This record gives sequence, structure tokens and C-alpha cells, in this order.
Amino acid sequence: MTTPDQEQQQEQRRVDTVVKQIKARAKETDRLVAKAHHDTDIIQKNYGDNNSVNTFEVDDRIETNAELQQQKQMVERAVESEAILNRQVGVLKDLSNSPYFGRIDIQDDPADDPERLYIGTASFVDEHQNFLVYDWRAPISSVYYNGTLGKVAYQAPAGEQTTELLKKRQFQIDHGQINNMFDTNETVGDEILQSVLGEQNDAYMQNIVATIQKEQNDIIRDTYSDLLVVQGVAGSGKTSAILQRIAFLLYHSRASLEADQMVLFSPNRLFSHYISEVLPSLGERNMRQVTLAEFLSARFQGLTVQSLFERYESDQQAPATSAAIRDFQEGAAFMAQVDAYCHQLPADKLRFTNIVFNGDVFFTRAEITAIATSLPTAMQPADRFLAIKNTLIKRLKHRIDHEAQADWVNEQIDQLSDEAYHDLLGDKRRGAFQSLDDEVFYIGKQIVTKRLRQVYDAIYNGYFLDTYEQYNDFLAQVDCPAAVTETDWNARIKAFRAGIEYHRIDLIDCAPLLLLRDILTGSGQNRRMQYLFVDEMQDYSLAQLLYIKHAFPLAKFTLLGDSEQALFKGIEQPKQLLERLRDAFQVRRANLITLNKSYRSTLQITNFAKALLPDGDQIQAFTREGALPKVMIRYDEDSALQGLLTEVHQQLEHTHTVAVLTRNMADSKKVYQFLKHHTVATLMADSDRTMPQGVIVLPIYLAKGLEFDAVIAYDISAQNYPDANSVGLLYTIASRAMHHLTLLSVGDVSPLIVHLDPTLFTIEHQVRV
Ligand SMILES: Nc1ncnc2c1ncn2[C@@H]1O[C@H](COP(=O)(O)OP(=O)(O)OP(=O)(O)O)[C@@H](O)[C@H]1O
Repeated sequence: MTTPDQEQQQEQRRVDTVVKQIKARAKETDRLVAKAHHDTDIIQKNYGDNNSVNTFEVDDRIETNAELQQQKQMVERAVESEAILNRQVGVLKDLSNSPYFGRIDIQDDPADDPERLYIGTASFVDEHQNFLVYDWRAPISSVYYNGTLGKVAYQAPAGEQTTELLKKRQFQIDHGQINNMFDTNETVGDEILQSVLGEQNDAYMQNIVATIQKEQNDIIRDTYSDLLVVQGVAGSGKTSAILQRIAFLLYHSRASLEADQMVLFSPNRLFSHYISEVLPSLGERNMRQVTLAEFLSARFQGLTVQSLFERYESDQQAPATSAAIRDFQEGAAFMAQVDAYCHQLPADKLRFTNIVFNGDVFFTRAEITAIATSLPTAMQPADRFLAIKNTLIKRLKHRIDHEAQADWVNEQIDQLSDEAYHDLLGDKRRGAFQSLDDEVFYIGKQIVTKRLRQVYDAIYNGYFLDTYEQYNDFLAQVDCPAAVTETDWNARIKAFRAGIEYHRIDLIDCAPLLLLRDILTGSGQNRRMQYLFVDEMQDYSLAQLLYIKHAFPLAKFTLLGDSEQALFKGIEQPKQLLERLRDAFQVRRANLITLNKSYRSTLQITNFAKALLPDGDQIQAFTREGALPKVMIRYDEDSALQGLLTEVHQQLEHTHTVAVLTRNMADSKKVYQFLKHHTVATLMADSDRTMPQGVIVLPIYLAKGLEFDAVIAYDISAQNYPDANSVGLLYTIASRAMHHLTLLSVGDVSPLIVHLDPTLFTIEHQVRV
């Protein structure tokens, strides 16, 4: 019988041998990188030399072009193989520091000898093809995350397999030394998780590969669902799970999936930065990332799109749109009305515009309408639009042919330099035409085509349909529910028109307008994207989600959120939300996974945060001890700001970052104006992509998805958080804190806190004199 010490020594000896082999491989790979780099240099230099050869002689040029193409591909291939080798170097470096974090002993059949498998961030195979380390994403590795000891099943390419799990061991290895080692019967035992959570820093999100929990593993390894919805409480690892899931999918479908075929809709730019290191730390490339505002702005070139934050800020003064209108216009039924409208729209009701060139009408609106009305009425809108485009392009070509013989063109041809003439010939050869006239005609067409490029582009891009007018027509005939009065609706239409006049569009109109445009013009769909992830989905309207679904029709969707953290609307029950989504998305394979355990915060902070919620009981805190949250009460703004400063200084003594979170930007500015005179502080803005250390001040919506060592909520007064509508806000603020939470009130504290069990926090009153 070996003692634990002897066990650890044995394990350390194995680590030593494995690390030695990894280092040897790393050295070899370094050599290959140097060689590859040298090769790339030579090819690149060659390419550069050839690229600058005199290509004036036409015959030479054609050959050179083909050769250059070939060389360009060689350069690309060389750069790619160098990049692959470089990634391998990175992976080996990480492995040599910590080759694995888990071990499982399994026995497929009682007659067999047990097998001992070690699991790490990547596979490592020795020269005899022995797996010294298994990638955490390999099918067998799921046993480590999923199974308790005994009979266990796992998914392999050939179908479900079973085995007997005899032992599960966890390691913490750093610089090749085992610091911690535990045998556990649980999924992934608490000891290691405790120590991982205790040491976190907040500049970048960390990968959780060594401590993935069972439910998180279900999210990560789901390859079945077309729609996977994750409802997870604050800090339950939703974002962590998506990133691990992306890494898993890249491994699982490596033959058919590229990182850029996955897109993550993230809540803000700071968040994009915060999570940017996770995938590289797992040896993978990052997926694409976009915020909703960026996505919409890219689709509305020339218009300023209202962001969710702008709307939230302006709502604080006076909501521009009634709740009834929002419910209606942001729901699935409204999108269905858009769809129905587009599909039954007769050709003569399409809002065409003239195509204008150099101030003159090139194709009239009437001509375009006539083309449209001559088409079969049963045509689908997109087919109809394409047919119109094709007819217009045919007519444009006809006019080009005609114009090619005009005097001005002939004059221009006469004045062409030799080089310009060759350029216009393109890949045609001089003298290859039947006659000189043919050649001149060809050159003439090239000149006119170039000149009329703008008209071609207008046709190609469908600019001859005024989608804003069309949407306006749509709004005017909408079937409103009883809750929306005619006067309100007319005011809404007016607001839309006024916005367009000033090149602005409200968020509420974006999704329906884009859907209308896409259906009528058959554009806007991206069929390359295979997976789409939406984090903080509770901040999206159903109309927006449906539009995103329309825009990425072949993508599988993973939607993650926490209905309790709704900042911009009331809290919705997850079941309700799921039903709405399932109906609206009309997918065959939908799956809901719920995460109820919160890992981010100390027990005391989680208990406080969950008490704010009407149904917070379901939230389980992870037992990591810390101080009770502190409520500070001051009776005027000056003393509140002084109190804030003292608190900031105290927190800075033991943490790197103190986040002062406010309800809105106006409060953040006020706090910042004060703090900046007394300490180094940074005010964060919507456009910021990186977060400094020290004291940062930001409104809660910019802190979505982030976490901080210490959080100070500024002004949690009754005035700021008067009723149940503010629960989501307050809960989101409280749940950003990992270790320390302070809540400062100017005047009476919000009733949401007053009603809490007083043992959940401490109070520090200002002494009134
Ligand atoms: N299995 C795990 N092992 C170690 N750390 C974990 C695990 N799961 C979550 N965490 C940690 O808990 C914190 C919260 O995780 P994450 O940000 O992914 O949660 P979330 O559900 O997206 O939170 P929120 O909705 O509040 O933004 C992070 O610091 C993360 O590293």
C-alpha cells in the first residue's frame, strides 16, 4: 500500500518524464519554425522580386501574372504552415508548464487491465504513438467531467460507449511541479475549484478547463441541438461555458469548421476584450465577435443607429415609446406581419426610385415599376427583385454597347497612352480580335463600363428600392393590437420618418426594417456561419433574435442569459422565454440547460444578491467565505462622495481594481468628476475596448458580463431604485463583485434592500449631528 506522499512522488516522476519529452519536442518544433521562417522569407523575397519586374511588354505580362498567382499561393501556404508551427510551439510551452490536470483509471472489461489516462489542454503523443496526455475534448475525456466512479457512458464517434471508472484524480501542476493532488468521486471536486476561484484576477477571463462542472460540460459538448438555450444565474459560468464550447466544437468538427464560421454577439466592447485570451490559452483561434450595435450599424450604412445604451439613457428622462408599443413592435407577431406584408406586396406597390447618374435620371422609377409589373405575380419577392436587377443590367449593357460608339468615346480612345490601352485590354491580346473595329469597340465598351460603374453598382446593390419609404408604407398598414392607440401609432410612424430625415434610426425599427429589406431584395443572409452565440440574450428583443436568425439561416444557435439580469425590461420567467423562443425559432431540436450554482462571488455576496430576487432561492452559492456586503448611508451628496473616496482607498489596499458602478452615465460622470481630483480614476465609455487597473467608474450596462475584485455601487437610494422594476439592475450590480461589495446610498436606501434580512449585510450610518 503506497502512502499519499509516495503516490505524489510517483506522479511527480511521471510528470518529470512527460515534461522532458514535451520539452524535447518543443525544441524540435522551434527548429522547424526557424526553418519554416527561413523558407517563407525566401519565397516572399522571390515573390517581391518578380512582382516588380517590368511588366510592360504584354506577352510577358500574361505569363508573369500566372506565375505570380502561383507564387502568391506559395507565400500563403508558407505563411500558414509557419503559423501552424508557431501555434504548436505555444501549445507545447503551455504543456511543459502544466502537462495535465486530471487522471482517470478506466476498465472497459473486467478481463482487461485497467487503463490510466491523463487529461490536459492538448494531446501529447510520444514517438511510439502512446497518448501521454489526452486532449480534454477527446470523447473519453468527458468521463472525467461527467462521471462519478462506477459504470459510466460517453459519446464516441462510433456511438455510446461504456466503461468502468475506477479512479479520478485532479492535479494542480505549475512549472512542472505538482502543487496539489486529490482523488475525488465527484464530477470535479471542490478543493481544486476553491483554490482556482480564490486566486482569480479580473483583467482577463481565465479558461476553466480543469474544473468544468457537469452541467457546464453538457453545454460544452452539445452537438445535437439547433437551438441551445442556457438560463444561468449570475456568475454560473455561462460565458466560460460558451468559450469552452467554441474550443470544443473547433476540435470536434475540425475538418469542416473554421473559427471564423462562429460568431459571438457580446454585450459590449469591454467584454470582447475581457474574454479575448480564453481561446488562445486553449490553443485555438478566436471566433468573430460583434456587439448588436456594431452588427446593426454595419447594415445601416449612412444612418446612425441608436444603441441599447442610448435608449436606456434617454428613457431615464422620458421613454420615447410606450411599453405597449415596445411589446408589440419588438415581438414575434410584428416580424410575422413584416414577412406577410413582403410576401403579398404587389409589384406596383414597391417603392422604386429613379437611378440617377451625374444628376440625370438614368432609369426612371416608372421604367423599373413597369419591369416589376410585367413579371409573373406568383414570383417570390427575392426572385422578382433578382429578375428586375437582371433586366436592368441587360438594359444597361445595351446602353453601354450603344454609347461605346459615341464621339466622346472615340476621342478618348485616340488619346489613350499605350499603357492605358493595354490596361483596358485586360487579358485580351492585341490583334486577337476579328477586326480592328471589333478591338476599338471592345475598348470603347470598357471605357463606358468604367464610367457607368456607379449605375451598375446601384443596380447590383438594389439601391433603386427605397426601403425606408417601403417600411413607412408597411407601418401605415400595420394591424395594431388593442393596447396600442391610433394616436400613439401615428406618433411612432412620425418619429420614424423624422429620424430618417436626420439619418437616424431607432433601435425599435432596426430588426423589422432589415427583415423587410432582406425579404424584398433577397439579400443580407450569411450562409457560411455555422454557429452563433448570443451572450446576455435577455437584453435582446425577440424581434432582434429573429432577425439574427434570419440573417444566419444555417447557423446553430446557442443563446445564453439570465432573465434576472434584465436591465432594459422587466424580469421574465425562463420557461416563458423558452416557450416564446421555441415557437418563434421553429427548430426541431431545442434544448434548455439551467445553471443554478454561482461561482463568481463569495458566499456572502451571493447570498445578498440572491435575496434581492423574488425567486432567488434557486440560486446556490459556492462556499467561498468573505466579508459581508456593506451598506453605507450618507445624507447628502458631498458626504457620500467623501465616503466613496475613503472606501475606494480602503479597497485599493487589497485589490487591483475597484469598480464604482452607477445606474447611468450621468451618475458615473458625477462620481468621476469628484474622484479624479483625489485619486487616479478612469471613466469608461461605450467605445472603450480595454480596461485599466485601479479605480474605474462605469454605468452598470457597460459592466455586463464583467467581474471585479471589489465593487462599490454608488447611490443605491430609494430614489434610484424605487421598486421592483429596478431589481434586475441592482442584482446585476451586486453580482459583479467577486470578493468585496459596498453599497453606498445618498439618503434613504432602496426599499429593495431595506426589506432584506439584516444579517445579510452590515450597515455604516453617517452620524447626524
Ligand atoms: N467550472 C468553473 N471552474 C472555475 N471557475 C469557474 C467555473 N465556472 C465559472 N467560473 C468562474 O466564475 C466566474 C463567472 O463566470 P462567467 O462570467 O462565465 O459567468 P456568467 O454566468 O457568464 O456570469 P454573468 O451572467 O453574471 O455575467 C468567472 O470568474 C469564471 O472563471
